[in-house]
This record gives sequence, structure tokens and C-alpha cells, in this order.
Amino acid sequence: MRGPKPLLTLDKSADSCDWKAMETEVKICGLTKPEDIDAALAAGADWIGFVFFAKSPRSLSVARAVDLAAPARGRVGIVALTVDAQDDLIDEIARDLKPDFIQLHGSETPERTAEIRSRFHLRTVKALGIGERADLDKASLYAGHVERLLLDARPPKDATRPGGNGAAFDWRLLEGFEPGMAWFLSGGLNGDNIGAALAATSAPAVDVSSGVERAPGEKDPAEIARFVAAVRAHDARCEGAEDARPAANAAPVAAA
Ligand SMILES: O=C(O)c1ccccc1NCC(=O)[C@H](O)[C@H](O)COP(=O)(O)O
Repeated sequence: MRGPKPLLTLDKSADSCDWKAMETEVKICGLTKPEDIDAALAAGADWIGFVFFAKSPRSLSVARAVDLAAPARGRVGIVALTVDAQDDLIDEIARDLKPDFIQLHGSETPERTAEIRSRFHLRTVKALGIGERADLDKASLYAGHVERLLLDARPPKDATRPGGNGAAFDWRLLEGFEPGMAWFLSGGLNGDNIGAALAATSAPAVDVSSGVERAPGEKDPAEIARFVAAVRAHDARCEGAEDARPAANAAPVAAA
């Protein structure tokens, strides 16, 4: 965890931005149809996610994901999402889909996470359910065992799945959050609130599923485009702000 950011607090409007030079990465999760892939690629997403969890309306077979991923491979990162999966499913995913990341969205321990990474040679994203500040402390347990974290809302009590519920958590909990690795902000994001979410958290990457759907499991290409455009608009505003930042905060200029 780092201390408060030097220039801005979390009490920010949707127009605010921290000084950051890099584009925010966007992951669209839970794609099930070729049109979904087309929409994510056309919108300029960075990552696409496939869900392998039978209770999800977005769940699909590995074979189906292999077909869907074909036109996207090399153009965006491919993420395979599992929930406390057994080795045989992970083996099939690693062998056939060859994802860029496996997202572990269950209660996988740091030890199990490390085991999956080394046994299947997969880069890992560990999802953490956030409901209170103490939940963020779990991030340090995974340091060195995962490449990235994904912060999602804790599922509602009656939920039948641990993610993809359209539930947000209190972004103010992230004040000072610095896990020492890349992370995705997730949970209840959509085209209306993503600007405010980025202004509040300066997340380096964001992830969305139900916020770009017309019904559970049915992606809406227009909402995908609107979501990515809102992220890019935020980045463009921040790039302008960075140009205008005070000299004392500017990055060092390389000597000619
Ligand atoms: O999407 C699902 O159905 C799902 C099922 C089981 C575990 C995780 C799942 N989704 C994980 C994601 O990465 C979602 O994008 C994330 O939870 C945000 O979802 P939403 O709040 O619907 O945008």
C-alpha cells in the first residue's frame, strides 16, 4: 500500500485525472459469440475474456473459445477465466486455448495459484472480492505468485457466481492502494460510470462484463464501443492534463 497520492485526492469529479502517461487497458469479459469478438476488436479493447464456469450465463466450452479466439489472437490479449477449477480443465485450456492469462476467480490460495502458474506455464490474474479495506490486504499474499490482480466487488449474498454480477464496491477503499503489480478495476462498471471510476482510482486497467450487455450473457456491441470510448476519452483528458502539469511534477526530460 502506498501513501496518499501527491496531487489529487479521491474526492474528484469525473473530469479529474492523476498524472499518468500510459493508456488504460480495457478488458471485455464473458464473450460468447463471434459478433462479441468483432465488437471488442472494433472498439479497441486490449483484452478479451472467456468464462469457463458452468453456472455462468457466459460459460462456454474450451473448443468454442478456441474458435472464437482465432481472429483475435495476436491482436488482443486472451484471458481464460476459471473458478476453483480442477487440473484437467486448466490443462485443456492451457493446451488448446493457449491464453495469455488465466484469471482465477474463486478462492484459490496463493499456493494453488503458484502451482497453476508453474505446472501449466500460465501467467495468472488473481481476482479478489472487495467489500472492505481488509480485503485489499490479501493482495500482498499473492505478490510473487501472480502477474496481476483483479479487484471485483464481493458477490451479493444470493449470487450464484463470484463475478459478473454488475455489483460495484466503494472505490474510496482504494485510496493509497499500491500492490506493486498491475491490476484491473472491476465490478459494476459501465459506460456511464467508467469516467468517474477512473478519476477516483487511476486504475491502470479496467474490466467489464454485465455493464456492456443487454441481458445476462448477451453482449451489446454499442455498449462495448461506448465503454471503450469513455475510457479513451478519460485517457485523452489526462494526457492533456499531463502536458499542463507543473514543472515540479513533470517527468525528467532526457538530456539531448
Ligand atoms: O462473468 C461471469 O459470469 C463470471 C462467472 C464466474 C466468475 C467470474 C465471472 N466474471 C468475472 C469477470 O471478470 C467480470 O468481468 C467481473 O466480475 C465484472 O463483472 P461485472 O460487474 O458484471 O462487470
